[in-house]
Amino acid sequence: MLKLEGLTTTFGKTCAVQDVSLSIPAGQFVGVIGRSGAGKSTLLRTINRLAEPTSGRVIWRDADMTGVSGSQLRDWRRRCSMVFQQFNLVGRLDVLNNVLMGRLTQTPFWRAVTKTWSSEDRALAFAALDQFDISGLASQRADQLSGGQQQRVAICRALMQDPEIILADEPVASLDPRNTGIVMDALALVNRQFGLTVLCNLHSLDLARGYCDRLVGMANGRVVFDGTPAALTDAAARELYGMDADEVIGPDRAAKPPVA
Ligand SMILES: Nc1ncnc2c1ncn2[C@@H]1O[C@H](COP(=O)(O)OP(=O)(O)OP(=O)(O)O)[C@@H](O)[C@H]1O
Repeated sequence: MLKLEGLTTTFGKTCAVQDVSLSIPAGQFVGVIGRSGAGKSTLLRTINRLAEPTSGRVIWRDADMTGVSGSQLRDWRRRCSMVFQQFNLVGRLDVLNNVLMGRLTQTPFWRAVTKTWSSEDRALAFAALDQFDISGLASQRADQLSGGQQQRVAICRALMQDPEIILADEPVASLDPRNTGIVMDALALVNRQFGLTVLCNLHSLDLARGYCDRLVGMANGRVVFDGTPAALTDAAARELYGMDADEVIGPDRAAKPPVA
Protein backbone atom coordinates (compact mmCIF):
# COMPACT_ATOMS: atom_id res chain seq x y z
CA MET A 1 0.00 0.00 0.00
CA LEU A 2 1.22 3.46 -0.96
CA LYS A 3 -0.18 6.09 1.38
CA LEU A 4 0.00 9.82 0.86
CA GLU A 5 -0.93 11.76 3.97
CA GLY A 6 -1.63 15.47 3.66
CA LEU A 7 1.05 15.79 0.98
CA THR A 8 1.80 19.42 0.10
CA THR A 9 4.49 20.76 -2.23
CA THR A 10 5.00 24.47 -2.76
CA PHE A 11 7.32 26.36 -5.09
CA GLY A 12 7.61 29.88 -3.71
CA LYS A 13 4.04 31.16 -3.62
CA THR A 14 2.71 28.38 -5.89
CA CYS A 15 1.10 25.50 -4.08
CA ALA A 16 1.50 22.79 -6.73
CA VAL A 17 0.21 19.95 -4.53
CA GLN A 18 -2.14 20.74 -1.67
CA ASP A 19 -3.00 18.44 1.18
CA VAL A 20 -3.28 15.29 -0.95
CA SER A 21 -4.24 12.13 0.93
CA LEU A 22 -4.61 8.86 -0.98
CA SER A 23 -4.31 5.15 -0.21
CA ILE A 24 -3.23 3.13 -3.23
CA PRO A 25 -3.24 -0.66 -2.85
CA ALA A 26 -0.29 -2.51 -4.36
CA GLY A 27 -0.99 -3.54 -7.95
CA GLN A 28 -3.48 -0.79 -8.77
CA PHE A 29 -3.29 1.11 -12.09
CA VAL A 30 -4.10 4.70 -11.19
CA GLY A 31 -4.62 7.43 -13.78
CA VAL A 32 -3.93 10.96 -12.59
CA ILE A 33 -5.94 13.42 -14.65
CA GLY A 34 -6.71 17.13 -14.70
CA ARG A 35 -5.98 20.35 -16.56
CA SER A 36 -2.51 21.57 -17.35
CA GLY A 37 -0.95 22.99 -14.19
CA ALA A 38 -3.25 20.99 -11.89
CA GLY A 39 -0.26 19.47 -10.07
CA LYS A 40 -0.11 16.00 -11.63
CA SER A 41 3.62 15.99 -12.40
CA THR A 42 4.51 17.52 -9.07
CA LEU A 43 2.49 14.85 -7.29
CA LEU A 44 4.47 12.05 -9.00
CA ARG A 45 7.77 13.85 -8.48
CA THR A 46 6.98 14.39 -4.81
CA ILE A 47 6.25 10.70 -4.34
CA ASN A 48 9.77 9.74 -5.42
CA ARG A 49 11.26 12.90 -3.90
CA LEU A 50 12.44 14.53 -7.12
CA ALA A 51 10.37 17.36 -5.63
CA GLU A 52 10.60 17.81 -1.87
CA PRO A 53 7.29 17.90 0.00
CA THR A 54 6.72 20.99 2.11
CA SER A 55 4.57 18.94 4.49
CA GLY A 56 2.81 15.61 4.70
CA ARG A 57 4.10 12.08 4.32
CA VAL A 58 4.71 9.42 1.67
CA ILE A 59 4.37 5.96 3.19
CA TRP A 60 5.20 2.73 1.36
CA ARG A 61 4.59 -0.62 3.04
CA ASP A 62 4.26 1.16 6.42
CA ALA A 63 7.65 2.91 6.13
CA ASP A 64 7.85 6.71 5.92
CA MET A 65 9.78 7.71 2.79
CA THR A 66 9.47 11.44 3.40
CA GLY A 67 12.50 11.89 5.59
CA VAL A 68 14.86 9.27 4.17
CA SER A 69 18.19 10.36 2.71
CA GLY A 70 21.41 8.87 1.34
CA SER A 71 21.26 5.18 0.53
CA GLN A 72 17.67 4.87 1.81
CA LEU A 73 16.54 7.61 -0.58
CA ARG A 74 18.40 5.95 -3.46
CA ASP A 75 16.68 2.69 -2.56
CA TRP A 76 13.27 4.41 -2.50
CA ARG A 77 13.91 5.92 -5.94
CA ARG A 78 14.91 2.47 -7.20
CA ARG A 79 11.65 1.05 -5.90
CA CYS A 80 9.53 3.70 -7.62
CA SER A 81 10.96 4.19 -11.11
CA MET A 82 9.91 7.08 -13.27
CA VAL A 83 8.98 7.01 -16.93
CA PHE A 84 9.11 10.46 -18.55
CA GLN A 85 7.30 12.05 -21.50
CA GLN A 86 10.60 12.67 -23.31
CA PHE A 87 11.95 9.12 -22.62
CA ASN A 88 15.27 10.49 -21.22
CA LEU A 89 17.40 7.90 -23.03
CA VAL A 90 21.05 8.47 -23.89
CA GLY A 91 20.67 8.94 -27.65
CA ARG A 92 24.20 7.99 -28.67
CA LEU A 93 24.13 4.74 -26.66
CA ASP A 94 22.61 1.55 -28.00
CA VAL A 95 19.31 0.21 -26.70
CA LEU A 96 20.87 -2.56 -24.60
CA ASN A 97 23.15 -0.17 -22.72
CA ASN A 98 20.29 2.24 -22.16
CA VAL A 99 18.26 -0.55 -20.60
CA LEU A 100 21.23 -1.69 -18.51
CA MET A 101 21.49 1.84 -17.09
CA GLY A 102 18.48 0.83 -15.01
CA ARG A 103 20.85 -1.45 -13.06
CA LEU A 104 23.12 1.43 -12.07
CA THR A 105 21.84 1.60 -8.51
CA GLN A 106 22.59 -2.11 -8.00
CA THR A 107 25.87 -2.23 -9.94
CA PRO A 108 29.40 -0.99 -9.27
CA PHE A 109 29.94 2.31 -11.11
CA TRP A 110 32.94 0.94 -13.05
CA ARG A 111 30.72 -1.60 -14.80
CA ALA A 112 28.60 1.19 -16.29
CA VAL A 113 31.61 3.28 -17.29
CA THR A 114 33.36 0.36 -18.96
CA LYS A 115 30.07 -1.17 -20.19
CA THR A 116 31.09 -4.52 -18.69
CA TRP A 117 27.73 -5.58 -17.34
CA SER A 118 27.34 -9.00 -15.75
CA SER A 119 25.92 -11.77 -17.93
CA GLU A 120 22.96 -11.94 -15.53
CA ASP A 121 22.18 -8.25 -16.06
CA ARG A 122 22.49 -8.63 -19.82
CA ALA A 123 20.11 -11.60 -19.77
CA LEU A 124 17.62 -9.58 -17.71
CA ALA A 125 17.85 -6.69 -20.16
CA PHE A 126 17.25 -8.97 -23.15
CA ALA A 127 14.31 -10.60 -21.36
CA ALA A 128 12.80 -7.16 -20.68
CA LEU A 129 13.25 -6.09 -24.31
CA ASP A 130 11.74 -9.38 -25.45
CA GLN A 131 8.62 -8.78 -23.33
CA PHE A 132 7.93 -5.68 -25.39
CA ASP A 133 8.92 -7.12 -28.78
CA ILE A 134 11.99 -4.94 -29.19
CA SER A 135 14.90 -7.32 -28.48
CA GLY A 136 15.78 -7.04 -32.18
CA LEU A 137 16.66 -3.38 -31.58
CA ALA A 138 19.24 -4.13 -28.85
CA SER A 139 22.25 -2.93 -30.83
CA GLN A 140 20.64 0.15 -32.39
CA ARG A 141 21.37 3.66 -31.21
CA ALA A 142 18.50 4.97 -29.09
CA ASP A 143 18.21 8.17 -31.13
CA GLN A 144 17.44 6.14 -34.27
CA LEU A 145 14.22 4.69 -32.82
CA SER A 146 10.64 5.87 -33.13
CA GLY A 147 9.07 7.54 -30.12
CA GLY A 148 7.05 4.43 -29.27
CA GLN A 149 10.16 2.25 -29.43
CA GLN A 150 12.09 4.72 -27.26
CA GLN A 151 9.36 4.76 -24.66
CA ARG A 152 9.32 0.95 -24.54
CA VAL A 153 13.09 1.04 -24.03
CA ALA A 154 12.55 3.54 -21.21
CA ILE A 155 9.99 1.18 -19.63
CA CYS A 156 12.52 -1.69 -19.88
CA ARG A 157 15.13 0.52 -18.20
CA ALA A 158 12.63 1.32 -15.43
CA LEU A 159 11.95 -2.40 -14.95
CA MET A 160 15.67 -3.14 -14.63
CA GLN A 161 15.58 -1.22 -11.34
CA ASP A 162 13.39 -4.04 -10.03
CA PRO A 163 10.78 -1.50 -8.92
CA GLU A 164 7.52 -1.97 -7.07
CA ILE A 165 5.90 1.19 -8.42
CA ILE A 166 6.07 2.85 -11.84
CA LEU A 167 5.47 6.60 -11.90
CA ALA A 168 4.72 7.49 -15.52
CA ASP A 169 4.61 11.23 -16.18
CA GLU A 170 2.66 11.82 -19.42
CA PRO A 171 4.30 8.76 -21.02
CA VAL A 172 2.35 9.04 -24.28
CA ALA A 173 2.11 12.82 -24.68
CA SER A 174 4.73 12.86 -27.48
CA LEU A 175 3.42 9.84 -29.38
CA ASP A 176 1.11 9.26 -32.33
CA PRO A 177 -2.08 7.23 -31.75
CA ARG A 178 -0.57 3.89 -32.83
CA ASN A 179 2.48 4.22 -30.59
CA THR A 180 0.27 5.55 -27.80
CA GLY A 181 -1.64 2.25 -27.84
CA ILE A 182 1.58 0.21 -27.89
CA VAL A 183 3.06 2.09 -24.91
CA MET A 184 -0.17 2.01 -22.90
CA ASP A 185 -0.38 -1.75 -23.57
CA ALA A 186 3.22 -2.04 -22.30
CA LEU A 187 2.27 -0.26 -19.07
CA ALA A 188 -0.81 -2.47 -18.73
CA LEU A 189 1.46 -5.53 -19.09
CA VAL A 190 3.80 -4.16 -16.42
CA ASN A 191 0.78 -3.72 -14.16
CA ARG A 192 -1.13 -6.94 -14.83
CA GLN A 193 1.66 -9.42 -15.55
CA PHE A 194 4.34 -8.16 -13.17
CA GLY A 195 1.87 -6.88 -10.56
CA LEU A 196 3.49 -3.45 -10.25
CA THR A 197 1.57 -0.46 -8.97
CA VAL A 198 1.32 2.12 -11.76
CA LEU A 199 0.56 5.81 -11.35
CA CYS A 200 0.22 7.43 -14.73
CA ASN A 201 -0.47 11.08 -15.59
CA LEU A 202 -2.61 11.28 -18.67
CA HIS A 203 -4.07 14.09 -20.74
CA SER A 204 -6.42 11.81 -22.66
CA LEU A 205 -9.57 10.93 -20.80
CA ASP A 206 -10.30 8.07 -23.21
CA LEU A 207 -6.95 6.44 -22.36
CA ALA A 208 -7.47 7.03 -18.65
CA ARG A 209 -10.91 5.44 -18.82
CA GLY A 210 -9.69 2.58 -20.99
CA TYR A 211 -6.59 1.51 -19.08
CA CYS A 212 -6.89 2.53 -15.42
CA ASP A 213 -8.57 0.82 -12.46
CA ARG A 214 -8.95 4.13 -10.67
CA LEU A 215 -8.87 7.79 -11.63
CA VAL A 216 -7.60 10.59 -9.43
CA GLY A 217 -8.64 14.00 -10.71
CA MET A 218 -6.66 17.05 -9.64
CA ALA A 219 -7.45 20.75 -9.81
CA ASN A 220 -5.32 23.51 -8.29
CA GLY A 221 -3.13 20.96 -6.52
CA ARG A 222 -6.01 19.23 -4.80
CA VAL A 223 -7.71 15.89 -5.39
CA VAL A 224 -11.22 16.73 -6.56
CA PHE A 225 -12.19 13.31 -7.95
CA ASP A 226 -11.24 9.82 -6.81
CA GLY A 227 -13.14 6.89 -8.24
CA THR A 228 -13.52 4.27 -10.92
CA PRO A 229 -13.54 5.24 -14.59
CA ALA A 230 -17.27 4.44 -14.64
CA ALA A 231 -17.86 6.95 -11.85
CA LEU A 232 -16.29 9.72 -13.91
CA THR A 233 -19.39 10.78 -15.77
CA ASP A 234 -19.15 13.42 -18.47
CA ALA A 235 -20.67 15.88 -15.99
CA ALA A 236 -17.95 15.09 -13.40
CA ALA A 237 -15.27 15.37 -16.09
CA ARG A 238 -16.66 18.75 -17.21
CA GLU A 239 -16.36 20.00 -13.65
CA LEU A 240 -12.78 18.73 -13.44
CA TYR A 241 -11.63 20.25 -16.74
CA GLY A 242 -13.65 23.48 -16.56
CA MET A 243 -13.05 25.58 -19.65
CA ASP A 244 -10.83 22.90 -21.21
CA ALA A 245 -13.70 20.38 -21.11
CA ASP A 246 -14.73 20.66 -24.76
CA GLU A 247 -11.15 19.97 -25.84
CA VAL A 248 -10.78 16.91 -23.59
CA ILE A 249 -14.29 15.44 -23.66
CA GLY A 250 -15.71 16.85 -26.88
CA PRO A 251 -18.51 19.39 -27.25
CA ASP A 252 -21.32 19.17 -24.71
CA ARG A 253 -24.12 18.11 -27.05
CA ALA A 254 -26.66 17.94 -24.23
CA ALA A 255 -26.10 21.60 -23.42
CA LYS A 256 -26.69 22.80 -26.98
CA PRO A 257 -30.10 22.88 -28.66
CA PRO A 258 -30.25 20.81 -31.85
CA VAL A 259 -29.86 22.81 -35.03
CA ALA A 260 -33.31 23.23 -36.69
N1 LIG B 1 10.01 23.45 -10.36
C1 LIG B 1 8.98 24.32 -10.29
N2 LIG B 1 9.18 25.58 -9.89
C2 LIG B 1 8.16 26.46 -9.80
N3 LIG B 1 6.87 26.15 -10.08
C3 LIG B 1 6.61 24.90 -10.48
C4 LIG B 1 7.64 23.92 -10.61
N4 LIG B 1 7.08 22.75 -11.04
C5 LIG B 1 5.76 23.00 -11.17
N5 LIG B 1 5.48 24.29 -10.84
C6 LIG B 1 4.15 24.92 -10.84
O1 LIG B 1 3.29 24.08 -10.09
C7 LIG B 1 1.99 24.00 -10.70
C8 LIG B 1 1.68 22.54 -11.02
O2 LIG B 1 2.55 22.12 -12.08
P1 LIG B 1 2.61 20.62 -12.59
O3 LIG B 1 3.66 20.55 -13.65
O4 LIG B 1 2.73 19.71 -11.43
O5 LIG B 1 1.15 20.47 -13.23
P2 LIG B 1 0.63 19.38 -14.26
O6 LIG B 1 -0.78 19.08 -13.87
O7 LIG B 1 1.56 18.24 -14.33
O8 LIG B 1 0.66 20.19 -15.64
P3 LIG B 1 0.93 19.64 -17.14
O9 LIG B 1 -0.23 18.73 -17.45
O10 LIG B 1 0.91 20.89 -17.96
O11 LIG B 1 2.25 18.96 -17.13
C9 LIG B 1 2.04 24.91 -11.92
O12 LIG B 1 1.53 26.17 -11.53
C10 LIG B 1 3.51 24.99 -12.23
O13 LIG B 1 3.82 26.21 -12.87
